[in-house]
Amino acid sequence: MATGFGVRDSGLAEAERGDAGDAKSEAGAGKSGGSVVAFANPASPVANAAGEAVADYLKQHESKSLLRFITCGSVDDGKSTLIGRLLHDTQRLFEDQLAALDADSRRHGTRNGQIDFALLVDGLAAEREQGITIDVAYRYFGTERRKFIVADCPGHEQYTRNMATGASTADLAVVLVDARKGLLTQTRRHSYIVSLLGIRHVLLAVNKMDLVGFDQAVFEAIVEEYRELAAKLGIDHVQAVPLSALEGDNLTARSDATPWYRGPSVLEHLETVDVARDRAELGLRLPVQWVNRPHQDFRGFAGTIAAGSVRPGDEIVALPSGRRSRVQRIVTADGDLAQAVAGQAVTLTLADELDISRGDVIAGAAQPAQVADQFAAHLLWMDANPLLPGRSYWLKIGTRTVTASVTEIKHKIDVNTQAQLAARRLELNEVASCNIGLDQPIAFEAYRDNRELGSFVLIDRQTHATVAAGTLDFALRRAENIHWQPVDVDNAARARAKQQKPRCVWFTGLSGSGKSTIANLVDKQLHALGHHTFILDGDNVRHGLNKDLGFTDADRVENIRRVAEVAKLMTDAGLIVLVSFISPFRAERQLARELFGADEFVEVFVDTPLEEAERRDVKGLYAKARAGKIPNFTGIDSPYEAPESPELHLATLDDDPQALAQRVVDYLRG
Ligand SMILES: Nc1ncnc2c1ncn2[C@@H]1O[C@H](COP(=O)(O)OS(=O)(=O)O)[C@@H](OP(=O)(O)O)[C@H]1O
Ligand SMILES: Nc1ncnc2c1ncn2[C@@H]1O[C@H](COP(=O)(O)OP(=O)(O)O)[C@@H](O)[C@H]1O
Repeated sequence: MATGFGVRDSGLAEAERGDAGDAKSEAGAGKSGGSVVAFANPASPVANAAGEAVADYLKQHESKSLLRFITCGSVDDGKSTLIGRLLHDTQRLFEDQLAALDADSRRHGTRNGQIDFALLVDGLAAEREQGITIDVAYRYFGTERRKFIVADCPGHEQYTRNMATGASTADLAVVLVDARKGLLTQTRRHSYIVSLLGIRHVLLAVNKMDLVGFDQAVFEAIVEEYRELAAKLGIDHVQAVPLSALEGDNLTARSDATPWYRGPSVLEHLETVDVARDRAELGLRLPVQWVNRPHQDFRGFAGTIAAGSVRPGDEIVALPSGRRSRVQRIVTADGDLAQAVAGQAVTLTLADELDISRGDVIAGAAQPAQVADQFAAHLLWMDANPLLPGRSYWLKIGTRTVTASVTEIKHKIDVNTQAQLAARRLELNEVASCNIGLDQPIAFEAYRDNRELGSFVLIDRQTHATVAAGTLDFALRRAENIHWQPVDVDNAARARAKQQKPRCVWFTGLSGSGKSTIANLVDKQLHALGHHTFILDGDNVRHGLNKDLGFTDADRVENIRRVAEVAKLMTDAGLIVLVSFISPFRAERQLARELFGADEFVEVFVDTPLEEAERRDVKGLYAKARAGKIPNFTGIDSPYEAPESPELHLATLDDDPQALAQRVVDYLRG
């Protein structure tokens, strides 16, 4: 399970996270296509051969450490040339690709018949044109000392999301700067995202030094400015290298052109930099991927150790339940282990029968992870539809999926300047500091301490698209301090006293569709029959409880959230509540539904075509909206998402209000 910030839409990350020596899974990812490129276009027949070759290659190099890094910068900065040359100079290019490259270079006549390394990388552009989605291209190469996976992310502003995807598993970022231009807005943006994603090592490649005469002063001025930026962003380790990627100066070996420079070449630094995080110090963290129960006598909890280490006999605590036990065995396909450490996939058996399921975390009892359901977090929004606070999404963290909503956008962050800006919603590629609330507690770790247990994605519940990636900053303590107050007269007792089944009858439809008219008739009939009812009408509630809300999408989400909560209180009091709000979004109607018991919520779609509602125009609002005097009017310039499977579908063109109301009453009393 991939757990990095936003990595889940990349096929590679799924396979390659954490298991540095697992040649098979890396190669498998190379073959799987999607956004993964291992030397060759994955859609071509060459790709399979490439995948197998990568497998062979990685197998040979299994014992070496793996460095994952990301390159930030644009083609103009020389990024493509840098990567192309690294691949070439480390001689991990495939012969056929090299031959094709040679032919391409001749055909394009670039670089005086020499190989144009940028073509290696720019080949991806063609793949994009063929409709193959490549957000991030992963390439593999290796030297005698190390093997590498480089995530190459497009540099343009709209690609923030892709960069986050590539950076999620990287330990180091190569930030390219053109020596003639110095730090640009883009450099600041990339560095900010790098820091947001917890990358602590930057190789600042000051490229095109040949064009400034390998001038030491130019290099040093840029380095000084960058160090200031890095310090502000909390990037601890910066190694600056004066470079000419085109000519190869200081790329794989130190160059005579910069006698004043005593540091390593780019490749030397990549080969030797120590990026190990002190994961073992954290204590054991094993997010349970599945419970292995082949027969009565064996019950094992399988997953990849995210942090720390474990030995038989260790005391553990299952989270979020807090139940304790001891490790009995560490089972693997190759036999039992005396110890397992972060990155290893294992199955633990325990001394006691604990009720642990997928999504739980087994932690060392001495240093357990925290458990909470309210967080301060950073979010990177990755969807074309904006984030609306209050809307409920699925939040996937480690192996657990829960329901979550952003309770507050504290501020959004300008990724170019890091300025904090007020915001009520978040658009594609925007980053914000938020508060998030979950429907149940989870085990977690702050992202700066543990990327696996501190990063999550948000998933749209209707479309199932990944809409955001996030990092947990810290827990908000609210959950621990607010408890449910027990009451002696329970809901069932109240319902019995009123001799009715409490319900929430939810009328939804366009303005002027007939919600109020029908709800009113239903109310009258039920009342006459001795029922205890109450009407919550949009127009009315907006005069009081919701008078601070307008008609933007975000305000409508909050409007419905509040009225759903009020309706819930009323059914708890034993009433039949008739809610009559446009409630244009499926997501919020679903949220409302989930507050109630299975047959307590009755969705009534008051179905009137827009033309008819507009013809009726009871309040003259459609005419005003058409005249541009009411912005965000439902059906005109604000969407209405019709229910897909309401309990009742009332077509107002087919029947009169009285007959439709009767159908509702019959349903409720049936
Ligand atoms: N921009 C815009 N769009 C839609 N409706 C508007 C707007 N501005 C004012 N009104 C009036 O507000 C009533 C809808 O409020 P609701 O609270 O039901 O709307 S929503 O559920 O939050 O979408 C709605 O009442 P009904 O006609 O009873 O539906 C309108 O009278
Ligand atoms: N079959 C029908 N059902 C409901 N209302 C109807 C029907 N036919 C005509 N109408 C008229 O349509 C209008 C609906 O307005 P209203 O109930 O205020 O709608 P909403 O509350 O959805 O904005 C009323 O004037 C009502 O008399």
